[in-house]
Amino acid sequence: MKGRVFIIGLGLIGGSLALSIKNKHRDCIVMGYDINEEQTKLGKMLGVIDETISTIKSGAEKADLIIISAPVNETCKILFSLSNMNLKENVIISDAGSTKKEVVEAASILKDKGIPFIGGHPMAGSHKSGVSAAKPLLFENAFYLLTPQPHIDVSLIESLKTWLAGTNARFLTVSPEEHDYLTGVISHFPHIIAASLVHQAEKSSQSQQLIPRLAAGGFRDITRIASSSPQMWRDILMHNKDVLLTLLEDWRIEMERVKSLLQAANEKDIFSYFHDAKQFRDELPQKQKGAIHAFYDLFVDVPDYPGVISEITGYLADEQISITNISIRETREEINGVLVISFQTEEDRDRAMDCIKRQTNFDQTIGM
Ligand SMILES: NC(=O)C1=CN([C@@H]2O[C@H](COP(=O)(O)OP(=O)(O)OC[C@H]3O[C@@H](n4cnc5c(N)ncnc54)[C@H](O)[C@@H]3O)[C@@H](O)[C@H]2O)C=CC1
Ligand SMILES: O=C(O)C(=O)Cc1ccc(O)cc1
Repeated sequence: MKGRVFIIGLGLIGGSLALSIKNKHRDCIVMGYDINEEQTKLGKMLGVIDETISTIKSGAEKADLIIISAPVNETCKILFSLSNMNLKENVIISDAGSTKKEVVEAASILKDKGIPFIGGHPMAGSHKSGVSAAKPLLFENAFYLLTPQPHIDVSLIESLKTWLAGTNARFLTVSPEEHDYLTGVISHFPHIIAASLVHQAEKSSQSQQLIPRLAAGGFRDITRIASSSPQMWRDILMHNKDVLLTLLEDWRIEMERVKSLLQAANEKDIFSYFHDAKQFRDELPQKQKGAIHAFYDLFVDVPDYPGVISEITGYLADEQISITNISIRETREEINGVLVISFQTEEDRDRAMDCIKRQTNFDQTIGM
Protein backbone atom coordinates (compact mmCIF):
# COMPACT_ATOMS: atom_id res chain seq x y z
CA MET A 1 0.00 0.00 0.00
CA LYS A 2 1.12 3.56 -0.64
CA GLY A 3 0.24 6.50 1.54
CA ARG A 4 0.87 8.05 4.92
CA VAL A 5 0.34 6.26 8.20
CA PHE A 6 0.17 8.30 11.39
CA ILE A 7 0.91 6.63 14.73
CA ILE A 8 -0.27 8.59 17.78
CA GLY A 9 1.38 7.27 20.95
CA LEU A 10 4.74 5.89 19.93
CA GLY A 11 5.46 3.34 22.65
CA LEU A 12 5.87 -0.43 22.62
CA ILE A 13 2.69 -1.08 20.63
CA GLY A 14 2.70 1.99 18.37
CA GLY A 15 6.37 1.37 17.57
CA SER A 16 5.81 -2.32 16.85
CA LEU A 17 2.87 -1.53 14.56
CA ALA A 18 4.98 1.12 12.78
CA LEU A 19 7.77 -1.40 12.17
CA SER A 20 5.44 -4.09 10.89
CA ILE A 21 3.72 -1.63 8.52
CA LYS A 22 7.06 -0.32 7.22
CA ASN A 23 8.28 -3.88 6.63
CA LYS A 24 5.30 -4.82 4.51
CA HIS A 25 4.59 -1.54 2.69
CA ARG A 26 7.98 -0.25 1.58
CA ASP A 27 6.54 2.78 -0.23
CA CYS A 28 4.48 4.18 2.60
CA ILE A 29 5.59 6.92 4.98
CA VAL A 30 5.12 6.34 8.69
CA MET A 31 4.75 9.47 10.80
CA GLY A 32 4.88 9.39 14.57
CA TYR A 33 3.67 11.63 17.37
CA ASP A 34 4.02 11.12 21.11
CA ILE A 35 3.14 13.47 23.93
CA ASN A 36 6.61 12.66 25.21
CA GLU A 37 8.84 14.21 22.57
CA GLU A 38 11.76 11.98 23.57
CA GLN A 39 9.82 8.92 22.38
CA THR A 40 9.21 10.47 18.95
CA LYS A 41 12.87 11.47 18.58
CA LEU A 42 14.00 8.03 19.68
CA GLY A 43 11.53 6.42 17.27
CA LYS A 44 13.05 8.36 14.37
CA MET A 45 16.61 7.60 15.51
CA LEU A 46 15.84 3.86 15.72
CA GLY A 47 14.22 3.89 12.29
CA VAL A 48 10.81 2.97 13.72
CA ILE A 49 9.18 5.95 11.98
CA ASP A 50 10.12 7.99 8.92
CA GLU A 51 8.96 11.39 10.16
CA THR A 52 8.48 12.99 13.54
CA ILE A 53 5.36 15.10 13.93
CA SER A 54 4.97 17.84 16.53
CA THR A 55 1.17 18.19 16.74
CA ILE A 56 -1.63 15.66 16.26
CA LYS A 57 -3.38 18.02 13.85
CA SER A 58 -0.44 18.33 11.44
CA GLY A 59 0.00 14.54 11.20
CA ALA A 60 -3.69 13.63 11.18
CA GLU A 61 -4.59 15.97 8.30
CA LYS A 62 -1.99 14.32 6.02
CA ALA A 63 -2.73 10.71 6.96
CA ASP A 64 -4.45 7.89 5.06
CA LEU A 65 -4.38 5.67 8.15
CA ILE A 66 -4.30 6.88 11.76
CA ILE A 67 -3.56 4.42 14.57
CA ILE A 68 -3.89 5.58 18.16
CA SER A 69 -1.73 3.57 20.53
CA ALA A 70 -1.85 5.63 23.70
CA PRO A 71 -3.36 4.53 27.05
CA VAL A 72 -7.12 4.07 26.58
CA ASN A 73 -8.28 7.19 28.48
CA GLU A 74 -6.01 9.30 26.28
CA THR A 75 -7.32 7.45 23.22
CA CYS A 76 -10.86 8.68 23.95
CA LYS A 77 -9.62 12.29 24.23
CA ILE A 78 -7.60 11.96 21.01
CA LEU A 79 -10.66 10.61 19.16
CA PHE A 80 -12.58 13.68 20.26
CA SER A 81 -9.87 16.05 19.02
CA LEU A 82 -9.61 14.18 15.67
CA SER A 83 -13.31 14.79 15.12
CA ASN A 84 -12.57 18.53 14.87
CA MET A 85 -9.83 18.29 12.25
CA ASN A 86 -9.87 18.45 8.45
CA LEU A 87 -9.00 14.83 7.78
CA LYS A 88 -8.51 13.32 4.33
CA GLU A 89 -11.70 12.00 2.78
CA ASN A 90 -10.43 8.40 2.55
CA VAL A 91 -8.86 8.25 6.01
CA ILE A 92 -9.30 5.20 8.27
CA ILE A 93 -8.85 5.59 12.01
CA SER A 94 -8.05 2.66 14.29
CA ASP A 95 -6.55 2.13 17.73
CA ALA A 96 -4.63 -0.52 19.63
CA GLY A 97 -6.17 -0.09 23.07
CA SER A 98 -6.78 -2.99 25.43
CA THR A 99 -10.44 -2.08 25.94
CA LYS A 100 -13.06 -1.48 23.31
CA LYS A 101 -16.53 -0.61 24.64
CA GLU A 102 -15.67 2.89 25.90
CA VAL A 103 -13.29 3.55 23.02
CA VAL A 104 -15.93 2.65 20.42
CA GLU A 105 -18.47 4.77 22.30
CA ALA A 106 -16.05 7.72 22.24
CA ALA A 107 -15.62 7.17 18.49
CA SER A 108 -19.34 7.69 17.86
CA ILE A 109 -18.47 11.38 17.47
CA LEU A 110 -16.55 10.37 14.32
CA LYS A 111 -19.48 8.33 13.02
CA ASP A 112 -21.63 11.46 13.20
CA LYS A 113 -19.13 13.18 10.88
CA GLY A 114 -18.82 10.22 8.47
CA ILE A 115 -15.23 9.38 9.52
CA PRO A 116 -14.67 5.61 9.76
CA PHE A 117 -13.27 4.21 13.00
CA ILE A 118 -12.42 0.52 13.40
CA GLY A 119 -11.46 -0.50 16.94
CA GLY A 120 -8.44 -2.78 17.09
CA HIS A 121 -6.50 -4.71 19.70
CA PRO A 122 -3.35 -6.66 18.86
CA MET A 123 -3.39 -9.23 21.63
CA ALA A 124 0.28 -9.59 22.36
CA GLY A 125 2.81 -7.44 24.08
CA SER A 126 4.82 -7.45 27.23
CA HIS A 127 5.36 -5.68 30.53
CA LYS A 128 7.89 -3.40 28.83
CA SER A 129 7.02 0.13 27.70
CA GLY A 130 8.43 2.59 25.24
CA VAL A 131 9.47 2.69 21.62
CA SER A 132 12.89 1.17 22.33
CA ALA A 133 11.16 -2.14 23.14
CA ALA A 134 9.26 -2.17 19.80
CA LYS A 135 9.65 -5.20 17.53
CA PRO A 136 8.32 -5.77 14.00
CA LEU A 137 7.16 -9.30 14.78
CA LEU A 138 5.68 -8.67 18.23
CA PHE A 139 2.23 -9.70 17.00
CA GLU A 140 3.24 -12.68 14.87
CA ASN A 141 0.65 -15.47 15.31
CA ALA A 142 -1.20 -13.40 17.88
CA PHE A 143 -4.91 -12.69 17.67
CA TYR A 144 -5.72 -9.19 16.47
CA LEU A 145 -9.27 -8.37 17.54
CA LEU A 146 -11.26 -5.89 15.47
CA THR A 147 -14.53 -4.34 16.65
CA PRO A 148 -16.04 -2.50 13.65
CA GLN A 149 -19.51 -1.05 14.14
CA PRO A 150 -22.23 -2.31 11.75
CA HIS A 151 -22.15 0.91 9.67
CA ILE A 152 -18.49 0.35 8.66
CA ASP A 153 -18.07 -0.75 5.04
CA VAL A 154 -16.43 -4.18 4.64
CA SER A 155 -13.95 -2.74 2.13
CA LEU A 156 -12.57 -0.45 4.86
CA ILE A 157 -12.06 -3.40 7.19
CA GLU A 158 -10.23 -5.25 4.40
CA SER A 159 -8.13 -2.17 3.73
CA LEU A 160 -7.14 -1.95 7.41
CA LYS A 161 -6.22 -5.65 7.41
CA THR A 162 -4.06 -5.08 4.34
CA TRP A 163 -2.26 -2.21 6.07
CA LEU A 164 -1.69 -4.49 9.06
CA ALA A 165 -0.75 -7.63 7.11
CA GLY A 166 2.91 -7.28 8.17
CA THR A 167 1.96 -8.02 11.78
CA ASN A 168 1.37 -11.66 10.68
CA ALA A 169 -1.42 -11.65 13.24
CA ARG A 170 -4.76 -13.45 12.99
CA PHE A 171 -7.69 -11.12 12.70
CA LEU A 172 -10.93 -11.86 14.50
CA THR A 173 -14.01 -9.66 14.58
CA VAL A 174 -15.98 -9.41 17.81
CA SER A 175 -18.36 -6.89 19.34
CA PRO A 176 -16.86 -4.32 21.74
CA GLU A 177 -18.79 -5.90 24.65
CA GLU A 178 -17.60 -9.40 23.79
CA HIS A 179 -14.07 -8.05 23.45
CA ASP A 180 -14.11 -6.52 26.93
CA TYR A 181 -15.49 -9.69 28.52
CA LEU A 182 -12.94 -11.96 26.80
CA THR A 183 -9.95 -9.76 27.57
CA GLY A 184 -11.30 -9.15 31.07
CA VAL A 185 -11.10 -12.90 31.77
CA ILE A 186 -7.79 -13.77 30.13
CA SER A 187 -5.80 -10.56 30.49
CA HIS A 188 -7.17 -7.78 32.70
CA PHE A 189 -8.21 -9.94 35.65
CA PRO A 190 -4.90 -11.88 35.73
CA HIS A 191 -3.10 -8.52 35.94
CA ILE A 192 -5.09 -7.64 39.07
CA ILE A 193 -4.26 -11.00 40.62
CA ALA A 194 -0.55 -10.68 39.75
CA ALA A 195 -0.42 -7.24 41.40
CA SER A 196 -2.30 -8.55 44.45
CA LEU A 197 0.14 -11.45 44.87
CA VAL A 198 3.01 -8.96 44.85
CA HIS A 199 1.24 -6.78 47.44
CA GLN A 200 0.67 -9.83 49.64
CA ALA A 201 4.35 -10.83 49.40
CA GLU A 202 5.42 -7.26 50.16
CA LYS A 203 3.26 -7.18 53.31
CA SER A 204 4.64 -10.51 54.46
CA SER A 205 8.19 -9.35 53.79
CA GLN A 206 7.83 -6.71 56.51
CA SER A 207 7.91 -9.45 59.13
CA GLN A 208 9.84 -12.08 57.16
CA GLN A 209 12.99 -10.76 55.53
CA LEU A 210 13.71 -13.94 53.58
CA ILE A 211 10.68 -13.37 51.34
CA PRO A 212 12.31 -11.14 48.66
CA ARG A 213 15.19 -13.60 48.28
CA LEU A 214 12.92 -16.63 48.02
CA ALA A 215 10.57 -14.80 45.65
CA ALA A 216 13.38 -14.40 43.13
CA GLY A 217 12.47 -17.54 41.17
CA GLY A 218 9.06 -18.92 40.25
CA PHE A 219 7.19 -16.22 42.16
CA ARG A 220 8.91 -13.56 40.09
CA ASP A 221 7.96 -15.40 36.89
CA ILE A 222 4.26 -15.80 37.68
CA THR A 223 4.02 -12.14 38.70
CA ARG A 224 5.97 -10.76 35.70
CA ILE A 225 2.93 -8.88 34.41
CA ALA A 226 2.80 -6.86 37.65
CA SER A 227 5.78 -4.93 36.20
CA SER A 228 3.59 -3.43 33.43
CA SER A 229 2.85 0.29 33.04
CA PRO A 230 0.65 1.50 35.97
CA GLN A 231 -0.94 4.25 33.83
CA MET A 232 -1.95 1.78 31.16
CA TRP A 233 -3.48 -0.63 33.70
CA ARG A 234 -5.22 2.13 35.67
CA ASP A 235 -6.95 3.17 32.44
CA ILE A 236 -7.86 -0.40 31.51
CA LEU A 237 -9.47 -1.01 34.91
CA MET A 238 -11.42 2.27 34.68
CA HIS A 239 -12.76 1.23 31.25
CA ASN A 240 -13.58 -2.37 32.08
CA LYS A 241 -14.86 -1.75 35.59
CA ASP A 242 -18.16 -3.67 35.35
CA VAL A 243 -16.68 -6.84 33.86
CA LEU A 244 -13.84 -6.79 36.40
CA LEU A 245 -16.16 -6.26 39.36
CA THR A 246 -18.16 -9.33 38.28
CA LEU A 247 -14.98 -11.38 37.87
CA LEU A 248 -13.73 -10.24 41.29
CA GLU A 249 -16.98 -11.39 42.84
CA ASP A 250 -16.70 -14.78 41.09
CA TRP A 251 -13.14 -15.04 42.33
CA ARG A 252 -14.18 -14.19 45.90
CA ILE A 253 -16.77 -16.99 45.80
CA GLU A 254 -14.15 -19.35 44.38
CA MET A 255 -11.70 -18.44 47.17
CA GLU A 256 -14.42 -18.98 49.78
CA ARG A 257 -14.93 -22.45 48.31
CA VAL A 258 -11.19 -23.21 48.56
CA LYS A 259 -11.17 -21.84 52.10
CA SER A 260 -13.98 -24.12 53.19
CA LEU A 261 -12.33 -27.14 51.53
CA LEU A 262 -9.19 -26.32 53.47
CA GLN A 263 -11.02 -25.74 56.76
CA ALA A 264 -12.76 -29.08 56.35
CA ALA A 265 -9.43 -30.67 55.28
CA ASN A 266 -11.37 -32.13 52.34
CA GLU A 267 -8.54 -34.03 50.64
CA LYS A 268 -10.67 -35.41 47.82
CA ASP A 269 -12.02 -32.05 46.68
CA ILE A 270 -8.69 -30.27 47.15
CA PHE A 271 -7.15 -32.88 44.87
CA SER A 272 -9.93 -32.29 42.32
CA TYR A 273 -9.40 -28.53 42.56
CA PHE A 274 -5.81 -28.88 41.35
CA HIS A 275 -6.51 -31.84 39.06
CA ASP A 276 -9.29 -30.06 37.16
CA ALA A 277 -7.24 -26.87 36.80
CA LYS A 278 -4.28 -28.87 35.51
CA GLN A 279 -6.46 -30.69 33.00
CA PHE A 280 -7.95 -27.48 31.54
CA ARG A 281 -4.57 -25.72 31.47
CA ASP A 282 -2.79 -28.68 29.86
CA GLU A 283 -5.36 -28.64 27.07
CA LEU A 284 -4.85 -24.94 26.22
CA PRO A 285 -3.26 -24.40 22.79
CA GLN A 286 0.52 -24.36 23.18
CA LYS A 287 1.82 -23.07 19.90
CA GLN A 288 -0.56 -20.15 19.68
CA LYS A 289 0.17 -16.74 21.21
CA GLY A 290 -2.33 -15.64 23.84
CA ALA A 291 -2.77 -12.18 25.34
CA ILE A 292 -0.14 -12.73 27.98
CA HIS A 293 3.22 -13.10 26.41
CA ALA A 294 5.05 -16.39 26.80
CA PHE A 295 8.79 -16.33 26.92
CA TYR A 296 10.55 -19.52 25.96
CA ASP A 297 12.71 -20.22 29.00
CA LEU A 298 15.54 -22.67 29.39
CA PHE A 299 16.81 -23.56 32.87
CA VAL A 300 20.43 -24.70 32.94
CA ASP A 301 21.99 -26.11 36.13
CA VAL A 302 25.41 -24.52 36.14
CA PRO A 303 28.34 -25.22 38.46
CA ASP A 304 29.63 -22.25 40.42
CA TYR A 305 32.89 -21.26 38.69
CA PRO A 306 33.95 -17.89 37.28
CA GLY A 307 33.13 -17.36 33.63
CA VAL A 308 30.46 -20.04 33.36
CA ILE A 309 27.83 -17.57 32.09
CA SER A 310 30.06 -16.11 29.39
CA GLU A 311 31.05 -19.65 28.41
CA ILE A 312 27.42 -20.55 27.73
CA THR A 313 26.50 -17.27 26.05
CA GLY A 314 29.62 -17.69 23.92
CA TYR A 315 28.46 -21.11 22.67
CA LEU A 316 25.05 -19.60 21.80
CA ALA A 317 26.63 -16.58 20.08
CA ASP A 318 28.87 -18.90 18.00
CA GLU A 319 25.70 -20.53 16.63
CA GLN A 320 23.95 -17.14 16.25
CA ILE A 321 21.16 -17.99 18.66
CA SER A 322 19.70 -14.77 20.07
CA ILE A 323 18.59 -14.56 23.65
CA THR A 324 16.13 -12.02 25.07
CA ASN A 325 17.06 -12.27 28.73
CA ILE A 326 19.43 -14.06 31.04
CA SER A 327 19.41 -14.29 34.82
CA ILE A 328 20.80 -16.49 37.54
CA ARG A 329 18.72 -17.93 40.31
CA GLU A 330 20.52 -18.31 43.58
CA THR A 331 17.92 -19.99 45.67
CA ARG A 332 20.22 -22.74 46.88
CA GLU A 333 23.37 -21.52 48.52
CA GLU A 334 26.69 -23.16 47.70
CA ILE A 335 25.08 -25.59 45.30
CA ASN A 336 24.82 -25.24 41.51
CA GLY A 337 23.02 -22.11 40.38
CA VAL A 338 20.23 -22.16 37.84
CA LEU A 339 20.81 -20.05 34.76
CA VAL A 340 17.53 -18.93 33.21
CA ILE A 341 17.84 -18.02 29.54
CA SER A 342 14.79 -16.63 27.70
CA PHE A 343 14.28 -16.81 23.96
CA GLN A 344 11.89 -15.12 21.59
CA THR A 345 10.85 -18.33 19.86
CA GLU A 346 10.48 -22.00 20.65
CA GLU A 347 12.85 -22.77 17.77
CA ASP A 348 15.62 -20.63 19.30
CA ARG A 349 15.16 -22.37 22.64
CA ASP A 350 15.34 -25.83 21.04
CA ARG A 351 18.48 -24.89 19.13
CA ALA A 352 20.01 -23.56 22.36
CA MET A 353 19.22 -26.79 24.20
CA ASP A 354 20.86 -28.78 21.47
CA CYS A 355 23.91 -26.49 21.45
CA ILE A 356 24.38 -26.60 25.25
CA LYS A 357 23.94 -30.39 25.22
CA ARG A 358 26.71 -30.75 22.65
CA GLN A 359 29.09 -28.37 24.44
CA THR A 360 28.54 -29.21 28.13
CA ASN A 361 27.19 -31.87 30.45
CA PHE A 362 24.93 -29.41 32.34
CA ASP A 363 21.37 -30.50 33.11
CA GLN A 364 18.68 -28.52 31.32
CA THR A 365 14.91 -28.22 31.65
CA ILE A 366 12.44 -26.11 29.76
CA GLY A 367 9.88 -23.72 31.28
CA MET A 368 6.28 -24.43 30.29
N1 LIG B 1 1.72 -3.30 26.50
C1 LIG B 1 1.06 -4.27 25.91
O1 LIG B 1 1.47 -5.40 26.01
C2 LIG B 1 -0.18 -3.96 25.12
C3 LIG B 1 -0.78 -2.73 25.18
N2 LIG B 1 -1.90 -2.47 24.44
C4 LIG B 1 -2.51 -1.15 24.44
O2 LIG B 1 -1.75 -0.34 23.57
C5 LIG B 1 -1.72 1.00 24.03
C6 LIG B 1 -0.28 1.45 24.17
O3 LIG B 1 0.38 0.64 25.11
P1 LIG B 1 1.97 0.51 25.14
O4 LIG B 1 2.53 0.79 23.81
O5 LIG B 1 2.26 -0.78 25.79
O6 LIG B 1 2.35 1.66 26.13
P2 LIG B 1 3.67 2.56 26.14
O7 LIG B 1 3.69 3.19 27.50
O8 LIG B 1 4.84 1.80 25.69
O9 LIG B 1 3.31 3.67 25.04
C7 LIG B 1 2.25 4.55 25.14
C8 LIG B 1 2.73 5.88 24.60
O10 LIG B 1 1.62 6.75 24.52
C9 LIG B 1 2.10 8.04 24.81
N3 LIG B 1 0.97 8.92 25.15
C10 LIG B 1 0.29 9.03 26.31
N4 LIG B 1 -0.67 9.95 26.18
C11 LIG B 1 -0.59 10.44 24.92
C12 LIG B 1 -1.30 11.43 24.22
N5 LIG B 1 -2.30 12.10 24.77
N6 LIG B 1 -0.92 11.69 22.95
C13 LIG B 1 0.10 11.04 22.37
N7 LIG B 1 0.82 10.10 23.01
C14 LIG B 1 0.46 9.80 24.27
C15 LIG B 1 3.07 7.83 25.95
O11 LIG B 1 3.96 8.92 26.09
C16 LIG B 1 3.76 6.54 25.51
O12 LIG B 1 4.93 6.78 24.79
C17 LIG B 1 -2.52 1.03 25.32
O13 LIG B 1 -3.82 1.45 25.04
C18 LIG B 1 -2.54 -0.41 25.77
O14 LIG B 1 -3.71 -0.69 26.51
C19 LIG B 1 -2.42 -3.39 23.57
C20 LIG B 1 -1.84 -4.63 23.46
C21 LIG B 1 -0.69 -5.02 24.26
O1 LIG C 1 2.51 -10.48 28.36
C1 LIG C 1 2.17 -9.44 28.90
O2 LIG C 1 2.91 -8.78 29.62
C2 LIG C 1 0.80 -8.89 28.64
O3 LIG C 1 -0.06 -8.96 29.43
C3 LIG C 1 0.65 -8.29 27.30
C4 LIG C 1 -0.63 -7.60 27.04
C5 LIG C 1 -0.98 -6.45 27.71
C6 LIG C 1 -2.16 -5.79 27.37
C7 LIG C 1 -2.94 -6.29 26.36
O4 LIG C 1 -4.07 -5.65 26.03
C8 LIG C 1 -2.59 -7.42 25.66
C9 LIG C 1 -1.42 -8.08 26.00
